[in-house]
Amino acid sequence: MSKQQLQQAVQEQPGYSTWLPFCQLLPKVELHAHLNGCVRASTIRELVHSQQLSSLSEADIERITSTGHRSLADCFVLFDAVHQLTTKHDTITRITREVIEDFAAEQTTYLELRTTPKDRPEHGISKRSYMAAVLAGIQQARQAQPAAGMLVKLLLSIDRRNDAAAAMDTVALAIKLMPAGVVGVDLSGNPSVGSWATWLPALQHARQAGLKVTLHAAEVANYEETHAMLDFAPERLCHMCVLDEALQQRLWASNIPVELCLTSNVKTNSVPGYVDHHFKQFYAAGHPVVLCTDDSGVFGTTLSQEYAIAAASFGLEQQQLIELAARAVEYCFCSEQEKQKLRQQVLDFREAWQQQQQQQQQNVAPT
Ligand SMILES: CNc1ncnc2c1ncn2[C@@H]1O[C@H](COP(=O)(O)O)[C@@H](O)[C@H]1O
Ligand SMILES: [Zn+2]
Repeated sequence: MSKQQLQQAVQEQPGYSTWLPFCQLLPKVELHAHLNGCVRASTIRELVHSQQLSSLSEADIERITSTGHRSLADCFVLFDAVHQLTTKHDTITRITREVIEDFAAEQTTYLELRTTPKDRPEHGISKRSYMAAVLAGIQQARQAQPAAGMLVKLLLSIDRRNDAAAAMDTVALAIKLMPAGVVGVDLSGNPSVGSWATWLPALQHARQAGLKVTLHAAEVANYEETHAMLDFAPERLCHMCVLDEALQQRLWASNIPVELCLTSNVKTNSVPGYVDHHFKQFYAAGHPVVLCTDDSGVFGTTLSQEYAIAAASFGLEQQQLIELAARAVEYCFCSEQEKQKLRQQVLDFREAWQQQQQQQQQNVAPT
């Protein structure tokens, strides 16, 4: 995080900075990170200069690398600009490795990275070769610390711009790549585009093949679609920002875990501010939630930062943050055996933390 970003975060949440060191040590799972939204600003600058993209002006570059507030519509223009830079297999491999390294550097024990396989014949890229490049990046990251100990799984995203055939093709690829670590599919992209009926057959096919499904839902008001998504009953949902009373009741009755991305929602103005975020309501109702980053590059955040902001905004204690991290493990799409290892990592942390608390109490207790 740059000094300017840090100052902004501290200003927005006065208690935030005191929480960050604890949150950086906490073993966390990241379940909602879009590959091309997580590209480092330094890498974007380097790619712009090395590719000499005349179509991108300095103002465009500034816009891409700035992490301030922007409308959701602007975000999708921005993603297309980032996609202009990630047009080589080597680059796709590189950004995958870097994103994994960045998460691993802040005690992320498990990363479910999602990306949209792309057919880009003008650049010699097919959906299959795109995914081969992503897998090469995962392989590279595994070979060195700090990422060597982190478990990485993949979700393939269906873009809402996709037609039924393209969605089905992505699912076919996801099925083929299950042995390589693909555990599910995601529906994402501009929430104002497309209609649910288009992707439903592909999502049903994914489910039949044993893939898990997570859906970007209610990022903007679309009650009819959100009801249809709840009818489908995916294993997880993302965002759920704009619900009416009926949807809220249905969601809570469903007990479907929701991936919540505080900074993403605040910076796209999907919610008015951190303290107003529906995390508070969901958490108070005991609904399963998991804190995630969404697009760490585009929104200038980290997973530790999201936990710290949640602590500062909603008055969570350290014990509650550990609990939040522990429960998140239960919503991962990996195997039970893999979850067992992740649970143990949180338990070990809790034990060390409890010992430290006891020592502190002994030190202040009168003799
Ligand atoms: C901010 N909220 C959001 N809402 C919906 N979709 C989003 C998103 N943030 C990212 N994406 C989806 O992820 C793609 C970039 O990563 P990949 O090219 O797949 O690696 C975007 O083009 C969009 O489809
Ligand atoms: Zn997302």
